[in-house]
Amino acid sequence: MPVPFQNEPFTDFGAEGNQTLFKNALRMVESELGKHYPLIIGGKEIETKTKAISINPSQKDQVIGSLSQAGEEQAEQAIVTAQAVFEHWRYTTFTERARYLFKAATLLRRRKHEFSAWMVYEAGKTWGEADADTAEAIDFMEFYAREAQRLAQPQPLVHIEGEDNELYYVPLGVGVIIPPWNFPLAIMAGMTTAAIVSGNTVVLKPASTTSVIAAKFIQLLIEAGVPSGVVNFIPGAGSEIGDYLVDHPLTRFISFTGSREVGLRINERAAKTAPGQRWMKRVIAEMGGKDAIIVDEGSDLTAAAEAITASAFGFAGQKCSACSRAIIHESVYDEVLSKVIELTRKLKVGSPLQPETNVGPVIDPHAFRKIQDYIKIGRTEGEIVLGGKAEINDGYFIEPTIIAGVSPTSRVSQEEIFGPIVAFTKASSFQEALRYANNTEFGLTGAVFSRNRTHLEQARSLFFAGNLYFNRKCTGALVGVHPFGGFNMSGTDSKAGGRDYLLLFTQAKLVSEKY
Ligand SMILES: NC(=O)c1ccc[n+]([C@@H]2O[C@H](COP(=O)([O-])OP(=O)(O)OC[C@H]3O[C@@H](n4cnc5c(N)ncnc54)[C@H](O)[C@@H]3O)[C@@H](O)[C@H]2O)c1
Ligand SMILES: N[C@@H](CCC=O)C(=O)O
Repeated sequence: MPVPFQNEPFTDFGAEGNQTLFKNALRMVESELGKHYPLIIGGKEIETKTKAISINPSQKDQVIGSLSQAGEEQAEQAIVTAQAVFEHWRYTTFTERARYLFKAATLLRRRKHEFSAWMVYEAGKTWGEADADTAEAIDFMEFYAREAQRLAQPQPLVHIEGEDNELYYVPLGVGVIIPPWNFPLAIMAGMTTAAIVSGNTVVLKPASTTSVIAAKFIQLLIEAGVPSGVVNFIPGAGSEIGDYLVDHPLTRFISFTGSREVGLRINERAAKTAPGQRWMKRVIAEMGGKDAIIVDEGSDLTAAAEAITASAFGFAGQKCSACSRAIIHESVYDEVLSKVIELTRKLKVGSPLQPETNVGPVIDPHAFRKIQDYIKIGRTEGEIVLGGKAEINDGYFIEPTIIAGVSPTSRVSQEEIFGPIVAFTKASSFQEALRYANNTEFGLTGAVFSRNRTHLEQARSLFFAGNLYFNRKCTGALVGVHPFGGFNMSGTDSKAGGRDYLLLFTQAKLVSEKY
């Protein structure tokens, strides 16, 4: 029996030894840059004519790797293969499948810095952000393996005389896994391994900008002994093969994490029944956020300012959980704003190869332009009191930007920007602050800084967010501790890293025998 689940500790990079180990990992990864990665379908490496390269967002002339790209032909092959392999994988036990995850988690722990180093290069993560991403990937596998063991146990049922009743969880079928680039290891690995430990087989289409990390993870699963065809790896553009995978009659479920726009498209298409399709497709869709931190009068303003700064600018604001709105009681607005400006000024923007960097690049030119456009909009909707400069030099760097005096209905308060920008809004009362916080179509994370018990209780029931935090930042959910997912246009609230998650990849079967 495994020991009870515990979160993987984060690396203390203040310790000399850890700095050296991480620098060695960065050097090792640098020596591996530029390699080529094939598709993997049914355990076979497959090359296609179309190749795409993945680049380093902080040094855009540096190629991380090239990948063969799947078209519809390979998407078809992957789904048919996954369906064939499902016919025996579905009858393996939860306990057996859990062992693959325990093994993979152990292998990943041994190569922790190497995987984090790949994220520094390919996703532009700082050392700390990359380390947390790898730790979360380990956590997901350790946690879901234990959850699988729990689901393997007899489920409690009411006993009636003369009958033997049992309820089992059985898998669904072929799943299409579509992860985002911003947690390129943790979310991708969590979505994939939750599906397979539940007895499904999958087709994994990684996010294009971070496909090399996904390819490395697939190699790790192979090393862990996951049988051929259980995970089929098909890098490719979502716009090219996404619809094909979603629409396919053999697709039983789609597990998606990404933007609202793509999530809604998938949900709509999955609702249509294709000829020959024998089930209603299940869609698990985790989408965007427009997350707010409320600061009440009388709260710890220094802690609030630290939390706003960390939540807004960690990983350059490229988190669905990022604080993009700071809603501050008018009596403490000026003080909180000046504290956040002061803290943000100290943030070092630059290459994440350097350990002292706090804010790295944004992911690609598309994101760069989009964020730049929002800075322009922000200039008309409020006052840019810090930052605002966006420059493409070696990479796609944008200064942490604070826009003050923003109306809660303005575009920068309503639309997900997904970059290092936070909008400050003044509220005349705590109730007004709560109304502003709830006034978007999203409902992912949120935080409240208050010492007022009545206000905290009000927020507990009225603040409409899947992950609500009091007197702490609104990013950094831990597996098992803070199951993660949001309301409304933030998605289906799947609660990744929670006890309900694996149920989404199973269906319950009741067998009743009369004696
Ligand atoms: N709620 C959460 O848990 C969570 C976690 C991380 C990121 N996100 C959200 O993800 C977004 C950022 O990630 P992104 O830029 O990768 O999102 P995205 O929607 O652009 O892409 C997500 C994935 O969908 C694929 N895709 C694109 N078009 C497709 C189509 N037509 N059919 C099928 N797949 C398609 C992409 O290739 C990628 O793999 C943000 O909105 C962020 O808030 C949410
Ligand atoms: N789970 C992460 C966010 C994932 C989305 O980007 C957090 O809690 O900060």
